Amino acid sequence: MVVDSVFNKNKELNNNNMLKIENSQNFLHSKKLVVKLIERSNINKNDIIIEIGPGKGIITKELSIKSKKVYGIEYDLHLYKKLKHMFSDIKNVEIIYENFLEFELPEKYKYKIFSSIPFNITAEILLKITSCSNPPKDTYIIIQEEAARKYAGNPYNNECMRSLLLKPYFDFEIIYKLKNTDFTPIPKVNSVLLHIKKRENILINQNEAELYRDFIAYVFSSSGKSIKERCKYIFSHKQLKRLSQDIGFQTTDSPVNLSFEQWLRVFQYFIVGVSIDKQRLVYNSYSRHLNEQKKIDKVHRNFRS
Ligand SMILES: C[S@@+](CC[C@H](N)C(=O)[O-])C[C@H]1O[C@@H](n2cnc3c(N)ncnc32)[C@H](O)[C@@H]1O
Repeated sequence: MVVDSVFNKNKELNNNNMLKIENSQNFLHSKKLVVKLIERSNINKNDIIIEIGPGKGIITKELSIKSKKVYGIEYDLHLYKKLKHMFSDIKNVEIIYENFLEFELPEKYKYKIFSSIPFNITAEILLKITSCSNPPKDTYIIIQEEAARKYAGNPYNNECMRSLLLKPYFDFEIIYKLKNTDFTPIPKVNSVLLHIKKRENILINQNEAELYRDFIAYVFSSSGKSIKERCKYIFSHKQLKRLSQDIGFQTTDSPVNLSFEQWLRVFQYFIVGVSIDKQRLVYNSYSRHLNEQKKIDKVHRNFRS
């Protein structure tokens, strides 16, 4: 059986990850709240849902009533066995024992995600969901409020490189603020339900997507506090002054002070108003940023071990 071979393959990994998984288990305990949260979503009887970490099945059960099919991906062996038993008679629920980070997301059909995710792998989950070839139409995830604000950027927080890189493709909205007592055990951090909606019309032309990524990465990883300092090699003083007047910012602002819409307009000018030689300065900035990030992560890992 496919599930059994996956089961054996992951057994060893599961032991290694057991500690981390245990740390990431805060369970919802009110059916009423789960019903309310699903009602805030656009999930309906035509939808195929993937739930990351069904845990004790409280969300899974309600999703099975509200949707066509639910795939629950659970990586805790003990919980997986209980869930298998619990949903054995419910035809539209399939419980899969796998690390969600290794799970193959559907490529051919539309689906949605609804989940109270393990907080310790928030960044990895969001990277997977937003960078796969067929992202979910709608993602509803309960995550730490601080992380949700960072991803959603303006109007919840200042924009950051991450929010600006995602916003041409996704729209973010915090739709519910949970109470810490909604979970057992009670977490120390606040949680919210974040809706990540895949945009029907992407706001960047496909042939400009790479340049946009490099442009944003260049601005955010250049040295200096202000836009004026960070952009001095790609825009002339006159260009930047004009842009700031037209788009409504100060050249002394930090890059995080501009909204996504403002950065999009700056980028549109960068494409048409800046010479190719200057545009070349931003090339590969995103991959350089990722390499830097890897080095930092490695240092942190070595430091912790
Ligand atoms: C925050 S709990 C949520 C449980 C349940 N959905 C609820 O709301 O009560 C996170 C769940 O994700 C599971 N989990 C942790 N890491 C996972 C991974 N890499 N892949 C799939 N499930 C994982 C945990 O075992 C746990 O059941």
